[in-house]
Amino acid sequence: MASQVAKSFLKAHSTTAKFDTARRALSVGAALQQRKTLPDRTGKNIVLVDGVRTPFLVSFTDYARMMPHELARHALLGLLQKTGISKDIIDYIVYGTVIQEVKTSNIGREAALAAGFSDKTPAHTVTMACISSNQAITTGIGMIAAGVYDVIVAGGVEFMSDVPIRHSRKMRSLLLRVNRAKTPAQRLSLLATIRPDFFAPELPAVAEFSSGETMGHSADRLAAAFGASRQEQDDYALRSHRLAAAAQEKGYFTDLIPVKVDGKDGLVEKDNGIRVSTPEQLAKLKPAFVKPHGTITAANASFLTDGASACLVMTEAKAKELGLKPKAYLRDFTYVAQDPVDQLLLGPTYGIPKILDKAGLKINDIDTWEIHEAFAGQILANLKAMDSDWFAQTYLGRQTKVGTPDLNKWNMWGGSLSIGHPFAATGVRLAMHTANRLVREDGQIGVISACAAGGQGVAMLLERHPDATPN
Ligand SMILES: CC(=O)SCCNC(=O)CCNC(=O)[C@H](O)C(C)(C)COP(=O)(O)OP(=O)(O)OC[C@H]1O[C@@H](n2cnc3c(N)ncnc32)[C@H](O)[C@@H]1OP(=O)(O)O
Repeated sequence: MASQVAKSFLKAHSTTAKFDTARRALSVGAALQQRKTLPDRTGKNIVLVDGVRTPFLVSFTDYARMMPHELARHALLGLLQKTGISKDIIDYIVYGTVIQEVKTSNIGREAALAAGFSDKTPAHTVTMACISSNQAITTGIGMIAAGVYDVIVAGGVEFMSDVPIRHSRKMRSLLLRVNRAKTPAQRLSLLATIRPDFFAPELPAVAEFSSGETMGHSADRLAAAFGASRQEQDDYALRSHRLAAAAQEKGYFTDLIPVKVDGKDGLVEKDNGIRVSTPEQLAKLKPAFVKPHGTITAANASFLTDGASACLVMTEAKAKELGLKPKAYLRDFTYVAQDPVDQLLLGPTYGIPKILDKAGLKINDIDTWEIHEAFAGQILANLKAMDSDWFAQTYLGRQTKVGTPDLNKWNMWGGSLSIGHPFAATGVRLAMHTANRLVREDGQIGVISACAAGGQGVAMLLERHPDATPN
């Protein structure tokens, strides 16, 4: 089907419109836009008070010897320190993780206990691949909307420096049977059946279970299907790194909290994956997944990352009562799901029109876009799909295309390609960059969207709060 998509798409777009042309045209429209405010759907005016994240580090660097719940603990403590609230005010903690450390399967609870929260504060862990902390936030919204709780902490952690590696199925089966054996003789005879191939470990892959395909391989097929060239992907990746480097330099990443790592001097204070290369250096890199002709490389893919995040969500009334100045209203959200084989990473194309239509908004009404960059090719495929009448009619049930967002408002502080992508922590990073950008860029409405393994995706609408500050 991928090749059918590719053929049909390329037929419908024999001359692919250059993004710059669309960008220029749309920014004129954007300048004319009227400010809109969004209705409260819950009756609670749920607000994002503030949020934090540990610096996102390339795996196997400074966090490598930690455990994931320790990193999550730093995020929880950093949130308390930043917001100045007492632990006792928090009713419930929802925390995301994707690749679970088996010893801390409910990592939200372990991180909360390690951070010194009361043992009376319940916590649970959610998993929805790369949108796990979006899911943590929206689970919290649901609890508040249902009137069960007033104050929620949501976040996520991912730790790719240490992932569970399993024995082979044969070895696991044997060891479990040895464990159940009743006599030493039974144990010995079972152990005598071990063969060399039992020792081959099962390494986890960043891959779809249903198709067996890695995310990178699937993204490469998607980029090819939408005609996203290697040059376009490298240009987009370079843009991401340049914008992130500029934002880092200007001190815009005020969601960062410093982390003290045992055995290391000083504090970890900055993301360490931002790397502005030259186009020539990027062009030299070999394909990382589809070899030898693929277009995805180490530089135009998000890299394996360690990091944790946490944010504070509550009713506006509670924030006022506590004297807090929220950053944004969490106005709405939607989840989408599609074919995990050929449309694995197209979540934004499905989620963005759905949430805009629901709110009666047009693409030009949006002041900030924070869209998860799994791969440059995936971003370009989504932009091309949104700019295609053919795709809209064939797959989205719409008469006309979604349109091209103004790229001058798109991931202006970089994205997952440059800042990093600790899977379950990214959603809160997107939310905080949205909230903080809305203030710095004097905007009103921000859209977050992300794709996720399983062919799923999320879109969220945030609105700047009148009390918001960017720090
Ligand atoms: C919904 C979702 O989010 S799906 C996405 C889920 N995430 C993923 O699937 C993760 C995808 N990424 C990966 O698996 C890995 O990062 C890979 C396979 C792409 C690359 O891994 P590695 O090969 O270990 O990367 P590594 O850091 O060694 O880089 C390889 C080379 O590229 C170079 N490189 C990497 N980034 C850059 C850059 N920005 N500029 C220039 N060169 C670069 C490195 O220096 C290295 O060069 P060398 O071989 O001469 O030393």
